[in-house]
Amino acid sequence: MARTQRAEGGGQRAEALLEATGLQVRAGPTLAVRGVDAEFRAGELTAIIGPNGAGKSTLLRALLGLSPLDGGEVYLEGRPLREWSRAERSRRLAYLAQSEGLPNETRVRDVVTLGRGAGEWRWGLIPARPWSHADEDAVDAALDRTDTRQFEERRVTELSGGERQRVALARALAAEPQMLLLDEPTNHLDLAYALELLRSLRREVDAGLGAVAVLHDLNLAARADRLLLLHHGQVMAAGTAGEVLTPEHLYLAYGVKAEVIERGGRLVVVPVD
Ligand SMILES: Nc1ncnc2c1ncn2[C@@H]1O[C@H](COP(=O)(O)OP(=O)(O)OP(=O)(O)O)[C@@H](O)[C@H]1O
Repeated sequence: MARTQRAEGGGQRAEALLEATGLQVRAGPTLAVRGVDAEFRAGELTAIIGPNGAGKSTLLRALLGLSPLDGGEVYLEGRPLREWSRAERSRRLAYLAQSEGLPNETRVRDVVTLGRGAGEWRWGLIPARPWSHADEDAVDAALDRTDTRQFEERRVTELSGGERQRVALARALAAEPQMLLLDEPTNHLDLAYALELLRSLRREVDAGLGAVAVLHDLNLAARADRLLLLHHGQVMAAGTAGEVLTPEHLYLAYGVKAEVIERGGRLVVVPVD
């Protein structure tokens, strides 16, 4: 059953594409996500931040429908996620997992091709549905948008860590999802690659994609449109960088004294401990 649309009466922000209400999720014996309410929209980049063990990855997996819920609900386009078929879900939501495993001996172009029709492939590269020009175009566009076409003929083993991450992003984008959920996508990337990844994401978000990224680097997270600060499985703060990245929140969540300064129109977190 569809949920009643709430943003009536001139609300400027678009309706949430993905929404969690009262979400509770176990990870092993631990209640890792405790009563989380959150909304994620098309055309917005949301950063999920918080200390180690705060529940960020558990929340992300629950938003993708990959973990059973202990309570609450996740809605996709206003309808409970559990009512969507796996194929319908994977056409709308793409996931870039932590240390994304790519098939090592596979050509980059073929890896990106795998992003088309996730869950609809049989016997490796034989799609379970007819392959179309639209599929080919989506692969080309994903290679171009991530600047990976230059090595489309190379195998994954012949790429650096940063290049692999771009290929993983291309594979996710090839699915033409409405929302992309990324778990620590800048892990293991040097500063230049990390910024490049954020810039690629920004371009996609400006073109209408919704993106939710778990980020540890608060100065990268400050570039997001909205931030969600988790602590002990609960939302400690949610909103813009200015609303979330305050010395008080950082001290309460991380136990670190920090100054938050503005540089070039962006907030920068500087630990002063
Ligand atoms: N498979 C598991 N079995 C038992 N406990 C788990 C399991 N996975 C996670 N947990 C616990 O659940 C809590 C949340 O873990 P989660 O990985 O979601 O946190 P996180 O914020 O993503 O952490 P990090 O920043 O360290 O990646 C932690 O206390 C963790 O120890």
